[in-house]
Amino acid sequence: MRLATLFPEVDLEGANPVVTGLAIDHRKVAPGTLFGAFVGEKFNGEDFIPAAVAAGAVGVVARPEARVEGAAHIADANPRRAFAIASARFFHRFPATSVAVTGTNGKTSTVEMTRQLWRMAGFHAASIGTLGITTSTDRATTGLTTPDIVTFLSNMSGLAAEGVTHAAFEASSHGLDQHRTEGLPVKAAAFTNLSHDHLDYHGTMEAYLAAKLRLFSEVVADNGTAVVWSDDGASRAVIEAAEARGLRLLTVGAAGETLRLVARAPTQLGQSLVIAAEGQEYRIDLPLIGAYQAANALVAAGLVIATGGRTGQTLADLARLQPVRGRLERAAITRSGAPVYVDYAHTPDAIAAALDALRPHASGRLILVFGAGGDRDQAKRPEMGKVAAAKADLLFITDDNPRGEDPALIRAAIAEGAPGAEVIGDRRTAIAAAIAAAGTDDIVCVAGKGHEQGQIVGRGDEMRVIPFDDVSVAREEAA
Ligand SMILES: CC(=O)N[C@H]1[C@@H](OP(=O)(O)OP(=O)(O)OC[C@H]2O[C@@H](n3ccc(=O)[nH]c3=O)[C@H](O)[C@@H]2O)O[C@H](CO)[C@@H](O)[C@@H]1O[C@H](C)C(=O)N[C@@H](C)C(=O)N[C@H](CCC(=O)O)C(=O)O
Ligand SMILES: Nc1ncnc2c1ncn2[C@@H]1O[C@H](COP(=O)(O)OP(=O)(O)OP(=O)(O)O)[C@@H](O)[C@H]1O
Ligand SMILES: N[C@H](CCC[C@H](N)C(=O)O)C(=O)O
Ligand SMILES: [Mg+2]
Repeated sequence: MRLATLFPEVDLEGANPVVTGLAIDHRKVAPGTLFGAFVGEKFNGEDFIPAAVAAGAVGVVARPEARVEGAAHIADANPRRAFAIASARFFHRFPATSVAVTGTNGKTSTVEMTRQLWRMAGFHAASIGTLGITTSTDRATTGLTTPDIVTFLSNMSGLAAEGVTHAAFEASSHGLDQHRTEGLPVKAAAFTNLSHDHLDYHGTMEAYLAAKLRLFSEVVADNGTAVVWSDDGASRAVIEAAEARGLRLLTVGAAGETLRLVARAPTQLGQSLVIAAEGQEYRIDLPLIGAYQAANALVAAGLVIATGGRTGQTLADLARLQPVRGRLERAAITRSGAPVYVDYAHTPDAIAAALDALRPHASGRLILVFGAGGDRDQAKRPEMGKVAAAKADLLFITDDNPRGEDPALIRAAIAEGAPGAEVIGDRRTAIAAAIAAAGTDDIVCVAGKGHEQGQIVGRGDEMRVIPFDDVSVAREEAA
């Protein structure tokens, strides 16, 4: 493809080389590559422009003040956005129906449920997010929730080539802030909730919300739809952004108008829901426990309806949802008969949601094993301790991806909010202790890692991933 095809509105001053590939990392540049040079958190990509050109870059998308010699300089004050648009032109073929989900918690669950519901409706569907790229036959991991723009769009284009017509993806706040998931037409965008996380990156809750609102004010297509969980403190701001943009609006939740959650009652293995929609009441047996899973299921149903699904059929299909990997996954039963659940709660709000989900199922105590990630938001740690202490009966604080930080300091920060907790650094030992403590009527919840397959220790060149899977460890220790 010619450079001018990627930038039809830019005067390239006669230069119109063939572009054979795209890269945002100079180490991935080959002859014919278009290089995106961005100012990042750790590096200034502009410093690598000479190396990229030496490796064969034919064009560089960078700020006007960057110096580019030996290749065309596509100057833009917002080079990440310009590069995203050009990348979408390069890959150009995408699933006809793509939707995005943002929110502090529930993105992975919602995209996965959306994929399942589309599949039940007979479509060739996929999801992209923390669990990787999932289709009905395959799963591949990408490392980040929202991969970089080149990986993201090339994967989307690859899915389209395989015949995928419907794709749901997670738009993390980092990804939105860095324009990592855009360019392709997004028919509908969903919001799940906003609570404390990632303040290390965004600084304030306002800036964090602003990053999420970009999905509605800029990323979703002009005639697109917003699907908004109605019962969150930030729902109003999202609805206002959607209205300001002139999007079609579907609201779901107890205060929702499109799918109104009228009643919810736990059953032994799930919950029964009453939903009011289009003037009718629907009763659904959702085979998943917890208010939070009902919320995600309704947002997913909203996305399916937003993209043409029939309301009655979509709601009926909720009864056939399969559990999402690592989200309140029942991993084992201890010798004394207590169930052990693995959940991905790694924010204060998620810990509350997971414990609230399990409480009605425990006639005895709720026992929680949890930690907090290193090189991530530090302010959330005591808050996680506090909510855990308020909602669980017995706490074990342990390690969860210490990365480049001293794990003892992370544990101590959590313990500030939970002075009564037992602190056991080694995660296996902590899980074993929780299991040993559990009586017949108790429930053990191992939170924070969900589907993850390793403990991330160290940073930079020292970084190692030590294999660790909460589900298998829980099974081994319960046996
Ligand atoms: C804070 C953050 O989001 N960082 C991500 C981001 O970094 P950045 O743009 O600030 O990049 P940088 O490392 O400063 O480098 C600047 C530029 O120079 C380039 N570069 C850099 C070094 C080099 O030798 N050559 C080179 O060309 C880089 O490719 C980049 O374009 O872009 C990089 C390239 O795509 C990512 O690897 C990196 O993810 C880091 C590893 C990370 O840990 N990100 C986490 C926080 C993250 O994004 N998490 C969210 C999940 C949130 C959630 O769901 O709750 C996610 O979407 O996964
Ligand atoms: N709607 C929700 N409301 C509150 N908590 C939730 C909700 N959905 C999920 N959670 C909690 O958050 C955890 C993570 O859920 P999920 O993986 O779906 O979220 P995510 O937004 O994709 O997270 P990440 O930002 O890490 O990608 C769950 O295990 C649960 O504890
Ligand atoms: N997407 C989240 C995942 C956190 C998972 C938890 N196990 C941790 O390492 O903190 C993040 O990158 O902040
Ligand atoms: Mg996720």
